[in-house]
Formats: sequence, structure tokens, C-alpha cells
Amino acid sequence: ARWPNPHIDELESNLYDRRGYNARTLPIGMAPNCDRFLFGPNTGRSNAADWIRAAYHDMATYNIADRSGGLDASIRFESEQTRPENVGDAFKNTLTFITPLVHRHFSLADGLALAMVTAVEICGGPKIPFRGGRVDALKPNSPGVPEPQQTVEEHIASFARQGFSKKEMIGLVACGHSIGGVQHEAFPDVVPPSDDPQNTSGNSKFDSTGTLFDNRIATEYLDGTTTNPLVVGHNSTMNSDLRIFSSDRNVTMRNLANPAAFRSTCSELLARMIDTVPRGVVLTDIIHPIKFKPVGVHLVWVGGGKIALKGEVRVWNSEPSKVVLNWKARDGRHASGNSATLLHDLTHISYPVIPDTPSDLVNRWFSFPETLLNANHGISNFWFDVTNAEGSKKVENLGGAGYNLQDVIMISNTTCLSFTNGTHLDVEFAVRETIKPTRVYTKIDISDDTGRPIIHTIDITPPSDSTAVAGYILWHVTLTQFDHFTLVVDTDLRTFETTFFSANSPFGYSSPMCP
Ligand code: HEM
Repeated sequence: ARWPNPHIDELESNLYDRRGYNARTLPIGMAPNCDRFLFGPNTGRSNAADWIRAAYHDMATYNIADRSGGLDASIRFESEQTRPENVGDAFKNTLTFITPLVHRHFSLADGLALAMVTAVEICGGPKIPFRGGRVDALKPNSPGVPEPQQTVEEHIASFARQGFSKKEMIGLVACGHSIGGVQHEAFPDVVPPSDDPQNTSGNSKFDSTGTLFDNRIATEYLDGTTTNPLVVGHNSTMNSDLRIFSSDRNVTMRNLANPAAFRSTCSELLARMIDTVPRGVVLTDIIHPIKFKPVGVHLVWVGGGKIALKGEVRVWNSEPSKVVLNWKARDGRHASGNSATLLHDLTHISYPVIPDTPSDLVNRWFSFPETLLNANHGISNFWFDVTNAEGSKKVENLGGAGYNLQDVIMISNTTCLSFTNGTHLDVEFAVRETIKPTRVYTKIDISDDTGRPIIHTIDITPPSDSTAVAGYILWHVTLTQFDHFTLVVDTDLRTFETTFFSANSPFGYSSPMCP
């Protein structure tokens, strides 16, 4: 295990911190209910439907022959969105939610995949194994999303090009069309206009539970009660779901009428859909919950030879009676005073909202108390002693290694936010005098001309006043972009850094106003 792992830690939080304390923002798209639509409450549309459709349309450009295309966020390019195969504003809408989350450890393509998983899992669907590591494309992909006027032979060929058999095509379309419907605006020759004030877009649902991920798409199709406009629509040219669902004489649809089979099929096929990525992209292992997770741990120089140690721990589905933080000084010694009992505010609980798990699964957050370290002694490593409710004890130390923490470079509490001469952050930070820096700089996220986050570095000139206090010298840099920034010091032997998260994270950096 490695800690911290900014990439995995961030994806894990987005997957499992869904509601409650420190919750991430994607699930808000499904709150309070799965019929939520940010862009107009009475349109009859839903964010959930847009997010599922967006992930598919981004993936559907995949070509298994040369392993090009796939889930790579190429849908963000205007020239892809304006293709007839991508009619409607679902993609623009979906990106409105995801683009602000993107930073150097969180690609837009991972965000598209996560949004689909979030929608399906919160709206009644199965758990979908999630891997991270998708890479955003630098240019649009070739067209390739199936359209309803095509023949079933064309659809079979299209799905084969995407890497799915005929049976898998039937399954994937049924799973995708479990939520949402067809709108008049996008498909005027499929769906008539609506005068329903609750459904101004004329969204005609695929099944009677259009905001619930369930197998009615299959059962209603089989029992003849379906209202799916791509099955019983008046314009038979556009009845692609009918042609697809019946293409194996309903064998697959009859199987999907079994709720358990529907869930397992959709879990498997939707996972494969989002794991369809361009050649060269290496996905991570499946991301499982981190059962004991230190979060936002960082040091703050508070002056007077003192360093504040701050952070929180998320404890998965258990209720320890006591969590004690211990640390070793820079020299590796654990002096008797080097421990502190973490605090648990009863409101600091969160809910991962995972399908097929007990609804009383609750995570508890413990925060570091006001803990001041002597700057002359510093810190190198920390761990926890956990006492469970029944009295049993456990050490949380990353399997013996402990959690390493560098005390070479840290932000100062004199850092402040200013709105004079444009918004900027006046960053003060402390660097240990004895380490002989070869380069001190900051890394910030900027976008390249395709909207991908790239790291930009800014070198920092040494301070004119280099008087050390308790072995630390104060440096200064002014940042006009500070959504996500890292302070870095290189030495001949090693690099040390400390990172402050984006403002869209609950651990985003917040600073007092400059005097
Ligand atoms: C042959 C393959 C497919 C065809 C021809 C097709 C066609 C369509 C059409 C015409 C719409 C209406 C869009 C609108 O009015 O805005 C739609 C909606 C939708 N599709 Fe598909 N689709 C296919 C496969 C899939 C797959 C594989 C998925 C996901 C796994 C998917 C997910 C969705 C969702 C969630 C909606 C609802 C959007 C909303 O309610 O706004 N589709 N599809």
C-alpha cells in the first residue's frame, strides 16, 4: 500500500463519499431524487439519463481493429458533439458537472465513467466495478455511435467494431435504456411534441420506471405493455430497440427478465463499456474502499518554532471508541508526548450508498485535535492505535510501514487571499534550512488548448531575509491560479512536496483574507 496516492485516493473518494460529511459533488446530480435535472425541472429529463448516455456515446467510437477511440473524453470536442449521431445537449450538460472536477489526478474520461457509475448505482442499479486511469484524447475520434434509423445488421457490425457481440449488444442497449427516454426536440420524427407542463421536452420514457435502473425495459417489452418509443413508435424506421431486442428471437431479453440476471449482466457490460479505452491506456486495479483512510493530512507552519499537524481519518463502517494518533520525530524517535486522541463529532458521518450493501453502512470521520509539533523535532511518520467498541485493539500503520510525512516544506498560516490587483493567493511557506534546496517551485494545474489539465511550474526566488526560526526559513510566492497547487523543493538527493486540493474538493484550500 502506498500513502498518499493522490490518484487512487481521489477516485476512491468520488466513488464512496457519496452522502453526508465530506461528500463529493457528483451524487448531487441524483439528489434529492433520480429525476433531478439541473437544466430545467419540468423538462421530463434527468441528469442520470444524460450521464449514462454520455458515457456510451463517448465510448462508442471505439475501433477494436486498431484499438483507437473508446472512453477518452473526446466527446468534449465541439466537432464531435455537433455530429448527427450526438444530437441533443446531453453531452454538454454532463460535462457541466464533470469539467470542474478535473485536475492532474482526475481525468475528464475517468469523470465520465464515474458519472455513469454514480447514476446507475444511486438510481437502483447494480454495483459496477470501477477502475481508474483513463486518459483524455487530444483530438476527436472518428464517428461511430449507432443511430436508430440504421438496420440491425449495421448495429451488429457497429457493436462488433466496439468490441461487443450481438448478445452483448442486446444486453448493453437494454441496460442503457433502463433509464430515460426519447425527446421530441432531438427526435421529432419519433416522439410527438408534449403539452404536459411537467414534461416540456416531450421525453417519452423507455419503460414505466424511467428514473429507476431496473429490468422493466425487458419485462414490459416481453409482456407487450412497453411504451418504448424505439419499440412501438409510429415510425417503424426508427424502431431500433425492437429490431435489436428481437434479433435473437428474444432469447437474451427473456434472460434479462430475471431481475438477478439483469443486474449481473448490466454490471458486467457497463464495466466493460467504461473499460473500453484506447490502445496504450493502462487502467488501475478495481478500486475498493480504503477501510482506514487518512485524508487531507498536512503540516502548517504557525511561527514561533511550532508546526500544526492537521488532518482527518475516515473509518469504514465501524464505531471505534478511541482512535489515537502517534508520531515519530524527524530522528525516528517516538517521545512520550507524541500522541493525541482524535475527535469524533457525531455529525461527521458519511454514507457510501453502495448497491446490495446494508443501508446502515456508515462511515465515521475522526479529526486531528489541535496538535502542535516542536519544529526543532519535526515529524517523519505517524500511525494510529484504534480501540474498537468491544475493547479490542488494532494498530493502523499501513502494514507496519507507518504513514510517512515530510517536514521539509509546508505552508504557513500567514498565507492569505487578496482581491487587490486581481485575485491572488499570497503564499508563505517554510522550508527547512539544512536541506540545501537546488530548486524551489510550485506546480499548478492549467489547461492545454484541448482542455486537458497539465502541470505548469513556477520557480520561486529565494527570500531576501533568510533568517531561520527553529531551523526553517520563510519563502514567498504569489499565485494567481491556486485551485490545486503543490509546493515543491528539490535537493540533490530527493524531492519533497505538499499539495493543496482543488476548491471543488471538501479538502480544498481555504485561506484567510489578507489584512
Ligand atoms: C443501437 C444502439 C443505440 C441506439 C440506436 C440508441 C438510440 C437512442 C435514442 C434515439 C435516444 C433518445 C435520445 C434523446 O432523445 O435525447 C436514446 C436515449 C438514451 N440512450 Fe440510447 N441508443 C443505443 C444504445 C445505447 C446504449 C448502449 C446506452 C448505454 C449503455 C444508451 C443509453 C441511453 C440513455 C440513458 C438514453 C436516455 C437519454 C434521455 O432520457 O435523455 N443507449 N438512445
